Amino acid sequence: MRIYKAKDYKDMSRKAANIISAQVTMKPDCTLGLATGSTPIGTYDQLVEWYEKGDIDFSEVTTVNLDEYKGLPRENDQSYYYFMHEHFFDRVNIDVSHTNLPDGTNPDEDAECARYEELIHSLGGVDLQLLGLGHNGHIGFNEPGEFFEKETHCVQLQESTIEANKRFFASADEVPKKAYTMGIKTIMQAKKILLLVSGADKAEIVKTAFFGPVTPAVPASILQMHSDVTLVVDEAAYSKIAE
Ligand SMILES: N[C@@H]1[C@@H](O)[C@H](O)[C@@H](COP(=O)(O)O)O[C@@H]1O
Repeated sequence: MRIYKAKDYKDMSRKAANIISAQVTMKPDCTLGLATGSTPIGTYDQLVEWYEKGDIDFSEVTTVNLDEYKGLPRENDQSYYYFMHEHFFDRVNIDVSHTNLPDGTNPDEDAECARYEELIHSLGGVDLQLLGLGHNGHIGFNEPGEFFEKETHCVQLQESTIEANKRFFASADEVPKKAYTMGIKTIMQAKKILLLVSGADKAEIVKTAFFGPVTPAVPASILQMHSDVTLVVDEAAYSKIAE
């Protein structure tokens, strides 16, 4: 695991955008695995800024997102579909027909998971997967458990995740209780992984996940086994490592 320490959120975002930009420059028709959450917003903003300056071209890029809430229609402003359009797709020259997310409105869980997994394989896999980190060590919506869930599946969200995400909804009751997410194997099959972590509230989980044992109780810990992971972490999130 390569670890880049960033000064703060802005610095982390710029470093991450640089890595994505290098990927797109080296392979213009690459497949990017994308993530939502507050962590990658600054990275998307930076990429948009460079796009507006003419420094990066997304016209040949394909994207697959990690996850989506089950039951939220695309036009709901908390759906990840809406998030991706708002923060990235509608601001750059990406071909929207080349952007993909699990379909949260498909009530048939087995069919939706099979469709999404198949789609990722048909694209020849993910060249660079962007990831954030949940406070309990989740990646995508792979929650802590007794084993690593392998492929795209439908999850029951944990209380702590609902709690963390309720700030985006009117109340915790409105946060969907289920989500579709790529599985650990799907994520681990990405050729490269770029993981971003920011903030003192993530310091403990950074230590546990990347400097502790590999266990499904901390899903992100599996990333220690991937051969090409870059962790970009700001000082606040790295503060427990020095202890
Ligand atoms: N499904 C998403 C994850 O993909 C994200 O990485 C995580 C952290 O979010 P944040 O970046 O807002 O801390 O939470 C959500 O539950």
